[in-house]
Amino acid sequence: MQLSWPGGPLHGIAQLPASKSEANRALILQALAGGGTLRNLSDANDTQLMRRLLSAAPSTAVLDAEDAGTVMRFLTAYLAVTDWHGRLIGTARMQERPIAVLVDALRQAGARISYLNNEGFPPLELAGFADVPSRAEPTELAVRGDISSQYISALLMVGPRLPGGLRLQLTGHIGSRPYINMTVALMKLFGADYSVEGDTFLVRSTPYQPTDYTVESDWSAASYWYSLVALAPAGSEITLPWLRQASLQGDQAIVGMMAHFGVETTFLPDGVHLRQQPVAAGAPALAFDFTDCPDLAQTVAVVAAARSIPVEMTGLESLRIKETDRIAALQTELAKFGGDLRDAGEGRFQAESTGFKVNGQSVATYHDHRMAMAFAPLAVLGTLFIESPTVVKKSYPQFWKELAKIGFTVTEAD
Ligand SMILES: O=C(O)C1=C[C@@H](OP(=O)(O)O)[C@@H](O)[C@H](O)C1
Ligand SMILES: C=C(OP(=O)(O)O)C(=O)O
Repeated sequence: MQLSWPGGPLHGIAQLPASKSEANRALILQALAGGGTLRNLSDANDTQLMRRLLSAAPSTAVLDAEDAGTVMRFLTAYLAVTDWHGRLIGTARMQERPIAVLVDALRQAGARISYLNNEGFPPLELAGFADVPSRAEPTELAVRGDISSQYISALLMVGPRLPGGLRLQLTGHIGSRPYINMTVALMKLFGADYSVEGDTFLVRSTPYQPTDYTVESDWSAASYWYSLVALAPAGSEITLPWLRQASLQGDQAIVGMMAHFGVETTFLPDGVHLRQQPVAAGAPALAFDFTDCPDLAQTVAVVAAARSIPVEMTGLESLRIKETDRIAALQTELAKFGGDLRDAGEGRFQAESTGFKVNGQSVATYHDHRMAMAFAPLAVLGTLFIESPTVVKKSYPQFWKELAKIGFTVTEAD
């Protein structure tokens, strides 16, 4: 796909998808509660896939979670506690994304799960739940928090279905914590009874209640519009309708990060307004930790390189096991423009550039929606090609259409 910008400042309105993280939790909670209405589910593949698989599960022996981490992890726990028998499969990349921490914990709770190919990775065979005598004491589990928070969210959501509830102790360094907070906030809305002490959650066996919920607009998707405003000519501004300040999503952290690149955020009653402001000269060196918001790392790395504002980036460990190895993908693609994500050792990376130029390069996307959307904003600086552009359907199927609406020339040819 070819992208180009006719020149001049950006002005316009961009529609965002609804959050896939919220939607996929709400869909699991709705299924466990046995009712309630969910509004503003997006047409993104991750959301629609979760919806389809949940309704197909009772009569289907093979479910394909494709490339959706939340679907694979949340469904593993859901299908285990609902005594489902069958195979849960995924794409080639999903077969490289680890799941042992979750499977070990579920086995300990009584689930019968085995690996069909490689130990510790999908695809999985589920064979119901062992007969655990009903008891008053909660199931006690301890899981490490440094690989993926999705295992923790998956376990917490099924907690009320475990005999006696669940006492879940998180161990080690905890990544993506705002996603865990989102999980328990939504569980509470659906009637769960839980308490937290330090890093230990006690989820009681109180059943969920059918609940109506309207999914918020997606802050991770908003980050690409922040990039555009950061990179576009002075005076650029974009409105993002329905995006909310009071959000369950940790990726709202983009507001603070992008302020350093001159993007000023104004919260309106029914959306957010972004405007580019000059960055003060001689500002201190930037350092951001992405432990809590890993999905923003690609957005920020590309903007930092393109603006030649070096940023030290930490908390990137989980990037290697997402839709692709995002560190390697960023390094390869940024190099095409004169940018880099330099490994500075001890978990520190430096996003930087020398003579960054956009002049007709073609960006490979590695089956990763965020590679496509993080690089697309570079088109305000020059003509750009994005390979396999349909990859955005995972979280933001309308992304290219929204870019065209705001004035980009978007030529469909791959
Ligand atoms: O729970 C969620 O909805 C998510 C958690 C994060 O994953 P990790 O917990 O694996 O970092 C994030 O990267 C992913 O896009 C969505
Ligand atoms: C990591 C992501 O998704 P998931 O883990 O749900 O596949 C993402 O959307 O950036």
